Amino acid sequence: MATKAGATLAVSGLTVSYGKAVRALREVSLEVPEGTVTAVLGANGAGKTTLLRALSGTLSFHRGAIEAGTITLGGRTLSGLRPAGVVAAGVVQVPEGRRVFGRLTVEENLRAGALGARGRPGGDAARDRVMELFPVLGERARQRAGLLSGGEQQMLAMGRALMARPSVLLLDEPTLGLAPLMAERIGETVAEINRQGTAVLLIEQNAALALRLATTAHVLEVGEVTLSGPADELAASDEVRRRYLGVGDADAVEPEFRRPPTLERWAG
Ligand SMILES: Nc1ncnc2c1ncn2[C@@H]1O[C@H](COP(=O)(O)OP(=O)(O)OP(=O)(O)O)[C@@H](O)[C@H]1O
Repeated sequence: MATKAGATLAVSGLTVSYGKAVRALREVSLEVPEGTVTAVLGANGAGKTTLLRALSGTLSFHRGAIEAGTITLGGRTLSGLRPAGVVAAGVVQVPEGRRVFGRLTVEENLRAGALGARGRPGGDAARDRVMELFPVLGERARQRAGLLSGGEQQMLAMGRALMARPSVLLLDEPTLGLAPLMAERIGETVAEINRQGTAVLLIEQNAALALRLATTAHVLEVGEVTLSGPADELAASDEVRRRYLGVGDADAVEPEFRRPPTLERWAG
C-alpha cells in the first residue's frame, strides 16, 4: 500500500557546529521533493551524518547545534523540534549501524517504531506493508533482534522506521558492511518503498547504488555542497566517476578514499 505522500523536505542555508571548534556544515541547501529519492555522497567526515542529525532533531545529543538556516517540510519548520516531533511530522531516520533494540524481539522493535506515529490511524496497514516488504521479519517475529544477521537488522531498522508512517525516510548508509547481494536487496527495497510513495534521503558510501536509485544527488565536501544535479548526470561526470565510483586512473583517486577508516571515524 502507499502511504500518504508528504510535501518537499527543504534544507536552506544550514550551518552546523560542534562546539566552537568544528563547523561540520556550511550553508547547505538541498531539497527532497515529494516522492523522490535524493542521494547525498561524500567522503568520511564530509558532514553526511551531521546533516541527518540536524534533520532528525538529534544534533544536541552529539553536542552539535544549528547556527543558521532552516529545515522545513511542506513549509512547516522542523528545525528546533525534538526528535519525537520530527517523527510525528513525518520525517523518520534509519540510523547508521541499524541501532535495533537487540534484547527486544523483532515484533517489539516494530511496535516501538509504531509509537512514533502517535496514535494516528493506519497502523495495521503500515504493519502489512512492512511484512510485505520484509517477509523475514514475520518469520522471525519472536526472535531477539540482536540475533539477526546484519542484513536482517537493516531490514528491521527500516521496517521499524516505516511503522511510524513517514512521508520522508532518512537512510544513513543502509548497505554499510553488508555483502554485495544483501546490499542489492536493500537497494531494491529502497526503490520499492519509494514507488509506494515515500520520499527518501539516502546517504550512501556505495555511490554506484545511490546514483542508480536516486533522481537527484548532491556531493558534500568538507561541509559544503559542491556538486548537485540529476543522478544520471552526476554518474556520468568525470569528477564523480573518478572520486566516488572508482572509475579511471587509480592513481588519480584521492588518497582519502583509499585510506582505511581512522580511529577518529569510529569514535565519532
Ligand atoms: N559529536 C561530534 N563532536 C565534534 N565533532 C564532530 C562530532 N560528530 C562529527 N564531528 C565532526 O564533524 C565533521 C562531519 O562529520 P560527519 O560524521 O557528519 O561526517 P560523515 O560525512 O557522516 O562521515 P562518516 O562517513 O565518517 O560518518 C567531521 O569533521 C567530524 O569529525
